[in-house]
Amino acid sequence: MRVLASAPAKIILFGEHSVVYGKPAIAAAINLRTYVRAEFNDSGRIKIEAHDIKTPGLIVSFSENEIYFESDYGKAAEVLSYVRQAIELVREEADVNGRGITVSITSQIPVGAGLGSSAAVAVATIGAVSKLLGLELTNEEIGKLGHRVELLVQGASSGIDPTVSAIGGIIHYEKGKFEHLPFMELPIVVGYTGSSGSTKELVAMVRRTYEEMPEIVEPILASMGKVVEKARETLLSELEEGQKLARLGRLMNINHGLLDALGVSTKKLSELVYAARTAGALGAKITGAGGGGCMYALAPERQSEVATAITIAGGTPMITEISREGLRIEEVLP
Ligand SMILES: Nc1ncnc2c1ncn2[C@@H]1O[C@H](COP(=O)(O)OP(=O)(O)O)[C@@H](O)[C@H]1O
Ligand SMILES: C[C@@](O)(CCOP(=O)(O)O)CC(=O)O
Ligand SMILES: [Mg+2]
Repeated sequence: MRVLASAPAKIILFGEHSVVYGKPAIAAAINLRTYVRAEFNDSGRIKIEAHDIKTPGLIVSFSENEIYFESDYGKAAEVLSYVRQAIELVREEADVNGRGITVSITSQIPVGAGLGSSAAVAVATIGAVSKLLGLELTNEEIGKLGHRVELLVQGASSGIDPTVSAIGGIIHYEKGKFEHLPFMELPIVVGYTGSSGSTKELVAMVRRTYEEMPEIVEPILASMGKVVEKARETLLSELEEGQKLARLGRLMNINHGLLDALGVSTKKLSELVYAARTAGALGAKITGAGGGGCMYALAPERQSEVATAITIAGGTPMITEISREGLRIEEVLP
């Protein structure tokens, strides 16, 4: 039997980092996907083929406590830890051991770019392997297992990324609970700096600043939470579309400033943010952990101008759409 599953990337519209401290946040799934194929093999081992990780042709196998490198690349085991933890959690749930499984991954999502590649790879792996092992899990349950994977690998995770990747659409999320917000096509442009940031390290960096200066950092996080509540109110309001987007844009700019205050922006990210605003975007901010990676801009009727401005500023623009669908089982072959 062979199963192919896919899960989407996401944008954090508002509230990254503060969401780790229990404040609310809003995220949307987007139409870039990670595909995971799972099938049984006769070797009795778990074999992971990660085609997009920067160590080309890397194949790592492990069974029980042993890891087999079929090509020997330095950080391979660490890089594959989301996939490995995802497989192990499902095997625990299914209470099966012994049968070899091969997992093969291809992805459209840039890695370490704030678009939730870690959550998408965890969710798609859990989706494919659980189906292979005959477990009937809902997408919501798979999102919760994806959260456990992020917690195991990163040490800290709010769970918003695996949740939105599993269920799709636009969600408001707070302390493990989510609410779907009405679906709307947002005129967004994503700008990729070309460099990456590690979520684990950036979340730890914010934690250190918080512990050192709680009296300064706590009000910043609280303000971010208020920005999110204002954005939710705006999305749910009866305001006319143009006014709604203008308000959201202003809130994005405030949110970006607060993220900059936390120290997670970079020169390049801020250059792309200002280039987008100058080209007519209503708002622009980081998405995800920062330290490199991506920003996004809200640019009704100005998407191509903003994309050009991002290119001139040295970034790579991506005009993406919100994805209604989360985790998807693409095919099951006998
Ligand atoms: N296609 C993939 N195959 C295997 N692992 C992946 C893949 N995409 C992402 N990952 C894992 O996710 C990590 C990046 O996660 P993270 O630092 O949270 O950044 P982001 O989620 O913003 O991309 C990678 O280092 C790798 O461990
Ligand atoms: C910084 C954070 O809020 C989002 C991280 O997103 P990403 O891994 O950079 O795509 C962390 C979290 O919510 O767990
Ligand atoms: Mg991540």
